Amino acid sequence: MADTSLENEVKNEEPVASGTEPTTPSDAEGPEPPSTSGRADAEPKKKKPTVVLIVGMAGTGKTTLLQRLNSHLHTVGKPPYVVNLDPAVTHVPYGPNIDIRDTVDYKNVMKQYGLGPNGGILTSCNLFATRFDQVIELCESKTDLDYILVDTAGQIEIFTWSASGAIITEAFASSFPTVVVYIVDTPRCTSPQTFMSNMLQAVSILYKTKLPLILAFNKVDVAKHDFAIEWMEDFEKFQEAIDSDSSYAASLSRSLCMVLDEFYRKLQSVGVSAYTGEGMPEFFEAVAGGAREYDSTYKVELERRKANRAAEEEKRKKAMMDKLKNDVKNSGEREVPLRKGVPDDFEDQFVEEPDSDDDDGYESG
Ligand SMILES: Nc1nc2c(ncn2[C@@H]2O[C@H](COP(=O)(O)OP(=O)(O)OP(=O)(O)O)[C@@H](O)[C@H]2O)c(=O)[nH]1
Repeated sequence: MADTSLENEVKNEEPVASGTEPTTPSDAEGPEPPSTSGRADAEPKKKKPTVVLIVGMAGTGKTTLLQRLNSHLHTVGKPPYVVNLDPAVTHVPYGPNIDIRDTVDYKNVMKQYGLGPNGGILTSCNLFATRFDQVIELCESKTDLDYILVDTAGQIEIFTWSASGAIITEAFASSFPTVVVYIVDTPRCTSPQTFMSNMLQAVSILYKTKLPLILAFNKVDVAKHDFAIEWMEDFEKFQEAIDSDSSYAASLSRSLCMVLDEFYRKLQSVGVSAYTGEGMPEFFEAVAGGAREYDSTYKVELERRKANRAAEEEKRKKAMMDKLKNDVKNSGEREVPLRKGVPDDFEDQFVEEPDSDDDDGYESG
């Protein structure tokens, strides 16, 4: 059996990188507002870190970018909590605090269940998801944390379209402000059709998770992402780029670019380089924007669902009681008034009237 007990939590002790300290959006936002409870001894409300879920197609640079984000956050004095959810990764260049590989050995899982590599990764993620309540507890026990960075499996569909991916995403999103970052390999995206495939993948993730989504165009040290921004802002420019292609796929992409106009408006996009560190302040600005969007959308819906559940529970209890009362009535029995063991006036019989000159109300001796 795969050992799914969650015991290994490591301290993410990346050395602080040298260099100038860039400001982050949370710095710009200023200090936390003072407590409004009015009680001097009231416990300050615990700050909730933002979960940054990194997803993207194989080889887009998820792991390298996470390493860069980790190093940047150490530099600005906000060391994050890091979770690796890729069971098949051979080398993790950052020190994850929680690593799926400490809990499940994906090669053993493959052998044990007679699976291929993808089946092994999927089953490992499923086994790990059964322990995810403990991961959330660990994350919640951390104080003074601004970010939880989460790296996911190389095969994007294993995370975004599996039961375990949904469980893990929802577990994070019901406990913390959560933002999905979809990594795009910019140099591989300069062809309009590859760009469109990426956008379709991203749109499906946005509508499945219902969480704020940031498009991070990685590897801008090799190719700038200006062309992508232009295509997203002006669908005619995209159509011009694909004009010379008369294939069926190109004509599909032409039609889709108009439909996706609405989707693009819901997104924030940033250009980053995991190699050079370009775009880090903009990336965290987008994350802060995503966290605000989470508060005004996902969280509101979450609270509405909780309130609905409470109202439904009340309704269920009332229906049960009504049914019971009805049964009592139908069987000819009468409802009985509640009687206490001791009558209300029982004590009063033994209370003496205080003496008129004994004004403290106590008897002496
Ligand atoms: N030039 C350049 N190369 C990068 C950048 N980020 C990542 N790479 C390279 O892209 C390749 C893939 O990077 P990874 O970080 O392993 O990508 P990944 O998405 O985690 O890969 P899987 O988990 O296997 O899907 C590696 O060769 C990296 O060195 C970048 O910003 N610029």
